[in-house]
Order: sequence, then structure tokens, then C-alpha cells
Amino acid sequence: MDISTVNALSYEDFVNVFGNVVEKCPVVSAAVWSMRPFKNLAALEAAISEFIDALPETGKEGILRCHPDLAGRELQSGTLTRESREEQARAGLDALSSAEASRVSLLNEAYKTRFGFPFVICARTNDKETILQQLTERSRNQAAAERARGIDEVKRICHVRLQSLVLAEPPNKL
Ligand SMILES: NC(=O)N[C@H]1NC(=O)NC1=O
Repeated sequence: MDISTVNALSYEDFVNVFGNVVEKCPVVSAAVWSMRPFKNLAALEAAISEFIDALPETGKEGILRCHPDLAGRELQSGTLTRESREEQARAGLDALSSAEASRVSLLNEAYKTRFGFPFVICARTNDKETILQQLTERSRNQAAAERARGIDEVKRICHVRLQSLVLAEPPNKL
């Protein structure tokens, strides 16, 4: 899908295609549609990033809270979004031993209790080992630093999702 195709999309189609580049936050793509035409994919990504950066801290936390736990209940019950399911599977999170699964579950719960939002990391650019290590290390961060780190990861996830959508030919959600 080239950028002229992206720029020609109605807002309904644009949200259909890009609505989940930020997990369960279609309002982000609905908002940046107003900023067309985009010169290229990087400009669309920059518009998304600026929209997120302009949110108040509660809005950023809201975005984090829309993310499912890694290797959590939604993975077990098959209710993840397609994107999230593929990302978690690629990182091997759908094939944890029961000891690993209970360790992740304990760490996820402790993280959420401490920060009030879930641990978010770009699963496509990490493997099971680094995810577990990061979950342990980042749990020790201060809340503001961790919120900022989570938002950086949201942007990494968005980058990967945009790449696979735009490189897909033809647009696969129209
Ligand atoms: N909690 C969390 O990081 N979830 C996300 N990470 C990722 O790569 N896909 C997700 O859904």
C-alpha cells in the first residue's frame, strides 16, 4: 500500500486499516486522519507519536491500560487482538512452561499493583528471556520513568504494526 493510497482513504477506511496500530486505541488513528496528506509512512508515524506525546499523563496511562498482559488471561482464553496474539506467539509467550507462566503472572501482578498500568514491551523486538529480564528490572523504576518507558514501547509496537500494514499489498483490512 503506497502513501497515496493511504492519503486517499476515507476516515472510516483509515480507522479500519490503522485502528489497532496502538493497541485498542482507534481514537489515535481517527485523530491523525485530519493531518493528511502524509508525505510518507514516517510522517504518519510521527503524527501518531506527536498525538500521544501531547496527551496528559492520564491519557498516556490510559493507552498503557488498553494493552493486554503479556502471557496473560487473554492469551489463555484466545481473546487477544490478532496483532497482539501474533506478537506474543513470535516471542514464544504462548509456549511457556507452567513455572515460567506462573513467574510471569506474579511479576505482571506486582508490576500492575506498583504502577497502576500493565507492563508494556514490544514483543516483536524481544524474546522470552529479555522480556522476563525487563519485567523484573523495570519493576524497580520510578513511576514517571516507567510510564515514559511504556510509552516508548507503545511507539515501537506501533512502528512494527505500521510496517507490516503498509508493506502488505493490497491493504488487508479494506
Ligand atoms: N503488554 C504488552 O506489552 N503487550 C503488547 N506488547 C506487544 O508487543 N504486543 C502487545 O499486545
